[in-house]
Amino acid sequence: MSDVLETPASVTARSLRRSGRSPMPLRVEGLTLTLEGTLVLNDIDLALADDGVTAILGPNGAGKSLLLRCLHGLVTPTRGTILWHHEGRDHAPDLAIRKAQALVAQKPVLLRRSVLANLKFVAGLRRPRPSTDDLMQALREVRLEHLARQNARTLSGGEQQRLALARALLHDPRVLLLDEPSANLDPASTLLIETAIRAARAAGTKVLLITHDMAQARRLADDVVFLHKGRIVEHTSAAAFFDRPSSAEAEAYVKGDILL
Ligand SMILES: Nc1ncnc2c1ncn2[C@@H]1O[C@H](COP(=O)(O)OP(=O)(O)OP(=O)(O)O)[C@@H](O)[C@H]1O
Repeated sequence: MSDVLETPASVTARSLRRSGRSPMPLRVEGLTLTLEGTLVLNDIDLALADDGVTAILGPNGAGKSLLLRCLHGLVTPTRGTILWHHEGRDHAPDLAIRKAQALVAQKPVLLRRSVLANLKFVAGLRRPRPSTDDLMQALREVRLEHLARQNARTLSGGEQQRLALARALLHDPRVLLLDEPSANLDPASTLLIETAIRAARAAGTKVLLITHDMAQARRLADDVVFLHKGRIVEHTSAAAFFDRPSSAEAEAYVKGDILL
């Protein structure tokens, strides 16, 4: 089983955390998922600190997205336990957990309304309710303010991803789960997303980040979970993972070799 990692970034984030937000560390034991007779997640044990950025890495089909969706409660495992510690007790990924978290999917689903209306919908659920000025500021941070009146479904792929991130951040989530948030983005937009991730982390938000961009993982991650064929092969600090991976699979992946 992996250990909860304590990193300098996690200490900084903790010291910066807004008061009144309860920490949300994670413990997973024996998580197994079988879909249509195929074992896609295989006996996963994992413990994560309640802050910092955890990168979830691994080749196509390794099980990264399904793991993220299980952790957020969108997919029910066949076996095993997932426990988020929240407000003094352990929770399976229930409604309380989903409300305290935000997941940005690989292909975000946006409302068939204007860009601004997509944010207003989320703002209506928040107390205190953010003002239209706050929402325009949120759009400015992902450089979408000039598209505020456009139908969100007509945005480009990269613009949709930026809007989805702005919408997720509006929830002020305790944990932000990101499934390839910059997969369609140009370099400038990738930088914007990374700046937003750093700001969220500095404010005490725990970030789980799936990415295939090794340079991005090096830039952002405090620790790395490396998955292969539905198993966690390594969970270690990002520095250790990139400098001296302990498994042949991780070494090959970092070098860019195809893993079968
Ligand atoms: N409903 C399903 N039935 C059977 N197998 C499935 C189902 N959904 C996903 N899988 C399989 O589960 C495995 C893990 O899928 P997952 O989407 O988690 O991979 P991933 O690591 O996120 O990959 P990628 O990097 O390509 O996004 C894949 O081999 C996929 O084909």
